[in-house]
Amino acid sequence: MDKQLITGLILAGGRGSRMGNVDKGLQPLRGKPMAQHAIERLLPQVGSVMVNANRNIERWLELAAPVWPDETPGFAGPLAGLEAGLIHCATPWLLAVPCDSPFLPPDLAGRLAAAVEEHDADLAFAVTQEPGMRPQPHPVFCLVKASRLPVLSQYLAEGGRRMDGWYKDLKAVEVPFEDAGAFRNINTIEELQGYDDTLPLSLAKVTSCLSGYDPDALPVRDAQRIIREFVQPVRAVEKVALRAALGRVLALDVISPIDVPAHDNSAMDGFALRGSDLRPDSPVALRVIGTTYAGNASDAVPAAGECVRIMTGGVMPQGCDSVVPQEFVTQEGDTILLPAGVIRAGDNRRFKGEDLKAGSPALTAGRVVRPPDLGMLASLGIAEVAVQRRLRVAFFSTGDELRSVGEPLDEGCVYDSNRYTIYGMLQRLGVDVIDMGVVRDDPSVLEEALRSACENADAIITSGGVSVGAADYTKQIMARLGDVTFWKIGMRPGRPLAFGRIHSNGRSAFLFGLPGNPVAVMVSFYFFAREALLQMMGAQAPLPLLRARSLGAIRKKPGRTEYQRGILASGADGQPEVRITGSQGSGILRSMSEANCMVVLHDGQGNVAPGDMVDVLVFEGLM
Ligand SMILES: Nc1nc2c(c(=O)[nH]1)N[C@H]1C(S)=C(S)[C@@H](COP(=O)(O)OP(=O)(O)OC[C@H]3O[C@@H](n4cnc5c(N)ncnc54)[C@H](O)[C@@H]3O)O[C@H]1N2
Ligand code: MOO
Ligand SMILES: [Mg+2]
Repeated sequence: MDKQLITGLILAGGRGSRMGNVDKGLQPLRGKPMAQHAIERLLPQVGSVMVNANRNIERWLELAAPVWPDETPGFAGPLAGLEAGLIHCATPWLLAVPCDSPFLPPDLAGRLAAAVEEHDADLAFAVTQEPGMRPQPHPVFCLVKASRLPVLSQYLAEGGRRMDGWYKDLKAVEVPFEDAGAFRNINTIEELQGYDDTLPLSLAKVTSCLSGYDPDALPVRDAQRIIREFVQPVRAVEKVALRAALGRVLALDVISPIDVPAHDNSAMDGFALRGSDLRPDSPVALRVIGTTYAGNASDAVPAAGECVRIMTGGVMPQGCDSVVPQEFVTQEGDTILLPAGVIRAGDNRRFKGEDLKAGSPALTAGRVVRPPDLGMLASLGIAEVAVQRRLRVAFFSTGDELRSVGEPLDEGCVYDSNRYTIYGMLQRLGVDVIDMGVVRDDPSVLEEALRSACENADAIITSGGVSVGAADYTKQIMARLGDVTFWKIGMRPGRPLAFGRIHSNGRSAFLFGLPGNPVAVMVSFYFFAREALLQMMGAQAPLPLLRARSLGAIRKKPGRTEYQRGILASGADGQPEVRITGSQGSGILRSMSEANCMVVLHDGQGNVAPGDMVDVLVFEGLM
């Protein structure tokens, strides 16, 4: 049969309920929508390919055209899709395949067509048989005579829905295929990810490399390591004007186009001279033959016994290698007198290219641009800089007890403070924030919020609901939407943490479900989310810890990391000294406000005695 007689049909009209009600065929697999794989396998086998879809028509049109929704209403299953295809089929034959079969056989059309011709049939479909198993029919992979549409419409109108139920009065043939794997279909996000070898690792893979991994007693450094290995940078670059680059992450190395400075020049206001004229133990008299200002090279070329008056930054005259500051000499008429020993040959000269040589990297990719970098880029004459696009981070608080600022505080409720601390911490990182407000403890509202966050942001930060409370639906919903794990970390505060990546409608986002307690949320942000967000931004900015002497005793249990809020100051001997702010409860936000640092007491560490040295994370510059 000539393939031009066959129209291919991708059946993509389902609800995707086992994938969380997403448009299944649009979910990414190996870097493209899953259905694209089926389309690419089908296209060489048929004259053209069309799609049956009931949602996201615009996105489907990017993959194939035309796109036809069901005619029979109410998501009536693949048969309704087949009907829509037959209604619009302009060729005598239609070959249907499901959108979630990325491995379909390359000779599917050929073999089904040969069978209908051989048996003069109305329809042919594939069957496979694995050793020791019963034959497995695949009626969704079927070649149908387009003129048999009325039979199908009749069956649907009578309420029939079985894929293999409508053709009992037609001539149908089964066509055996050897490779059962080619008919695999993908039903869940986990299956999808399992097939995706281009995907960054799954959490299970990452954690399997960790010896003694226990999600219920995870050391801080292991959690940090898992996050580091799992998170991927967002690769998108934009060019911005120099000033707008402040705080942004450089996407490319900046190579100096010029030598800085561009000429040998003077570091002093004084007189440029030839070092060979200097005498170690007697004064020297030199005749001044000209003047050089900065930015204004003189063409005076001093001979032996001569010099040139020069300003700071002035280009060194030819033959001169030293500058004597003007305050060291006495001048009479056009002659200066230089006492013995005030300078040595080579003094006070700046070399061409001593700051930067042309062709050498001035700044490297991944650097967060700071004020001196702006200046340096300007010194190279660079007006535009390639930076990573801003990271988009969506955040919301969960909990029915939360009221937003401006609302009355009902009995038993608290004001939502986490959204404000999270907002502040995100702003300081220079990301674009999407504040999604307070989300109620209601599964469908939570799911909707997570999906919307996922579709609009690179990362999501939530607070609350990650411990074990009865109304904490957050964990179930998060787990359903992707690859998310729930940890109890060996730390205080900030013990519970959800981490992973969720998916919705072909988009994905990294998720940090931070604990609800107001201090815990900040500690988990700084020690887990911050580095990951920077990594996503393509930046390197590890947290520097300082050593300080503890003024008082601190009680500490070995076996977990503790973060105590502290006040760092200079001791009587000028050395840094830290004392703990009062109460350290993880609900006491005041302890964070009062503090200017956090004392980090590591896993193995026990009680701290007065005078012991401890690690400290300084807030200044961080917050
Ligand atoms: N039986 C157990 N109970 C708790 C455990 C545990 O392991 N077993 N862990 C405790 C720890 S540690 C923390 S931290 C909290 C974390 O709880 P959730 O993440 O589930 O958070 P919630 O229950 O929603 O809230 C806890 C607490 O924080 C207040 N909160 C929440 N969100 C906000 C906000 N946006 N602004 C201000 N305050 C907020 C909330 O009202 C609660 O008081 O669980 C412990 N329990
Ligand atoms: O995370 Mo919780 O008590 O450690 O605040
Ligand atoms: Mg809770």
